[in-house]
Amino acid sequence: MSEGNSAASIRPRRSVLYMPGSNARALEKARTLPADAVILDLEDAVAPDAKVEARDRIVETVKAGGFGPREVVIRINGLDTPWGPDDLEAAASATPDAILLPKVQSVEQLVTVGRRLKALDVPATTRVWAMIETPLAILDIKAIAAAAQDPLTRLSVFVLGTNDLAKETRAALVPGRAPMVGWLSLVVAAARVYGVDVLDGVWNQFQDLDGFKAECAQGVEFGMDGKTLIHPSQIEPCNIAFSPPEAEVARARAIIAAFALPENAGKGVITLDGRMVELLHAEMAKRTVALADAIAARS
Ligand SMILES: CC(C)(COP(=O)(O)OP(=O)(O)OC[C@H]1O[C@@H](n2cnc3c(N)ncnc32)[C@H](O)[C@@H]1OP(=O)(O)O)[C@@H](O)C(=O)NCCC(=O)NCCSC(=O)C[C@H](O)C(=O)O
Ligand SMILES: [Mg+2]
Repeated sequence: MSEGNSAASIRPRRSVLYMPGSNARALEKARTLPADAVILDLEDAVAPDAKVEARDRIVETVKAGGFGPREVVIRINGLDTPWGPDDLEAAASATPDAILLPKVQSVEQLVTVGRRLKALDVPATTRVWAMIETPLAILDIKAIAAAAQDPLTRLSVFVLGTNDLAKETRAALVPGRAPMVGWLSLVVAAARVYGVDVLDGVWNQFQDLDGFKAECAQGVEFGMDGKTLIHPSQIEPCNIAFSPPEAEVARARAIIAAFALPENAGKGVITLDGRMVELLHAEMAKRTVALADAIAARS
């Protein structure tokens, strides 16, 4: 298992903001915005002519540090593009928290990157995140998720690329995402088996905050860990949506306390406020409390 899921090592990844590597003004904000993580992008947000300059700017930005508790991730171009191999080398030299690989659809791609990072002697603290955004990735998601068991791959997070999924499948991107529901929940299921975190795709209509909030709520219902974002105005509502509500945290603390009572020692099921509570609920409660504590520790 990778570190993605356990209550002991929980890391909030509620809000994860893309910033185009070609936009110096946006990159400047990476150290101050209240996002849990930032993705400095070399792929889709950067025009071909601007890729090399953006790469240099991103490496310089990451090496300069000063991001506080934010995770810093570099999204490179695919290794099958003219920029990918140099992007990987440059990103590795900056030792970000993670390198995000676009259009991952085979275990082989992850192993190739893992070998390269090993050859470059990149510390194990630099993880690999994988974009899941092609039909083939959806069909092979179990095998791809299982690659997290091989430490060579460093795989720890899936990022859904719903724009590319829409492009590749011709499914419509509509409010409620009915055409994609099966794919999204399949990715969550595979990720959970192998301890990989899952981040939802972006909401393109960034001026429609009500629509955005509805999609955040849907991501929470799917069991996702957070959502990828394209605009700073999306950060606060996203943080709220993916933080456990106060009442849920209070209930979780009550469940943990109830199981700790001497009269409940050794019991697998108890009654709390008229409701059945089993040990599995206590486990869920521990995760909720750990996430709430980790969020509180950030602020
Ligand atoms: C969508 C945008 C092009 C809108 O830009 P703009 O019109 O300039 O926005 P604003 O005028 O409202 O900006 C206000 C201030 O906020 C800063 N800003 C804007 N966006 C960001 C950002 N992402 N990170 C940091 N700061 C940002 C502006 O600089 C303004 O600052 P100031 O000058 O001080 O007022 C733009 O938001 C944007 O480019 N967003 C990111 C787009 C992106 O990265 N796309 C690629 C990732 S999504 C993807 O690839 C999905 C996936 O692969 C899939 O397949 O689905
Ligand atoms: Mg994409």
